[in-house]
Amino acid sequence: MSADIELGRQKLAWAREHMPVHAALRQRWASTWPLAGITVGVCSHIEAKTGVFVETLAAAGAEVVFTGSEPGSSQDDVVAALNEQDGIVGYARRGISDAELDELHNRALTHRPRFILDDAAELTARMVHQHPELLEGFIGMCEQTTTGIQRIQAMAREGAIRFPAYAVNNTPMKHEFDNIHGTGESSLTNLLQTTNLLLAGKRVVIAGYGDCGLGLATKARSLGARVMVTEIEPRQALRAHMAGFEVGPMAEAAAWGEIFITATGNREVIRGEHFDVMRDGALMANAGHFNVEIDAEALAGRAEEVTEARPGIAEYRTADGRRLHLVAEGRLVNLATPTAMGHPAEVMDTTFAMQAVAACHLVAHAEGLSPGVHAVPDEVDRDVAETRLTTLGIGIDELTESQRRFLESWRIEDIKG
Ligand SMILES: NC(=O)c1ccc[n+]([C@@H]2O[C@H](COP(=O)([O-])OP(=O)(O)OC[C@H]3O[C@@H](n4cnc5c(N)ncnc54)[C@H](O)[C@@H]3O)[C@@H](O)[C@H]2O)c1
Repeated sequence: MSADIELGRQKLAWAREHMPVHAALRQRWASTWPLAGITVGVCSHIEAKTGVFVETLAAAGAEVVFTGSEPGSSQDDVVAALNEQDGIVGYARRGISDAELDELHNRALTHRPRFILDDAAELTARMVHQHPELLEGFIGMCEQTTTGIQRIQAMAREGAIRFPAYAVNNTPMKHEFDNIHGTGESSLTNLLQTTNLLLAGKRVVIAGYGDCGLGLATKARSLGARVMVTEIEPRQALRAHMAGFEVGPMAEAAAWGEIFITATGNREVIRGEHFDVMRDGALMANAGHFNVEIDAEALAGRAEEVTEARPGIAEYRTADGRRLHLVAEGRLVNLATPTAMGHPAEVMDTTFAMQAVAACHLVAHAEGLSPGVHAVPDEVDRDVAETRLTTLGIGIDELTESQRRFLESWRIEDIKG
């Protein structure tokens, strides 16, 4: 069945209406075209908010080629509605195999992007590893995820990258809103929608207390769940403890929990030994980037029968008669469940704005930047924060001259005088 372009257009229109920072950027760039003449590759979950981001890059003068970052998270109607627009071409489909996704990435790279806006460094890693001929004339990249920055840093350690990269994920305007609020709210929303179950009173285990885990744990508690956190990092574990959560190893949490959500960016966080002690009916979902946090192979190895309990939920029946449930094959719960819609539009408005403004900044300053991973300059972060406040109609105070001098002083007479 062909994709419903009209539905794709409708989804884009709704997202556009709720992404005012992008509207402001399109207005700002209407006459300046900071990406004019540059082919920009976008790798992300191709749904309506990403569509508005892609449109905004095109409005900044770029020729945009997009592709999906994950086999289950793109929406065919939005892809079709984007592909009918000037200056935009893309390759993404929902529900494809990993091999088909590889093929779509390769097709996107045939357009020879000179700049990449990436998710988990998928397109950049493929280009560097499999198509090094494309590095000639390549300007740089921006990365929006924790996992992707780890990958780019690993590449840099091996001397594999010869271009500058901006770690957009690490900016306050990205991770303090997207990872905490976006992942926190949308993962729980999609989990509850997929299961049609109640969170209040449930025992919920959150694996990993980074930004995503903090958002998940805090929001699950606010809905009445009893939350236990697992960690491998002592300071993060202490933070979770001081925030009032139970903290313990997964071996303990596995027997305690009813719902498990992983958000570690690591692999096999819930594995064979943990499945063995889980209670009947336990439900597992993943909010981390890759579908390796819950060891689905080991789970399948313990199952006498695997059935679909509900759309998006697989039920594994173990030899001792327990039913263990895995949501969306362990892929991103906020993007890969049957009705998933990803982060709320307001969150992606600032996340993608950070990507877009950082891209323009990097393009303008590429010659002065050495190869490797760079922090996004603070002025870029402030710019997006100020634009967002303006769209919200919120004003803030400005430093007076005397306050500015006070903050910049260090001599006792200057401070007290
Ligand atoms: N679902 C989404 O939409 C979304 C959004 C943003 C980020 N992410 C992904 O979520 C993952 C986490 O992102 P983050 O920003 O919270 O990262 P983070 O680095 O801030 O936090 C990860 C935490 O997991 C802990 N950890 C690592 N291995 C562990 C293990 N075996 N057991 C328990 N804890 C472990 C780390 O110590 C760390 O505190 C990444 O893969 C990231 O790309 C997903």
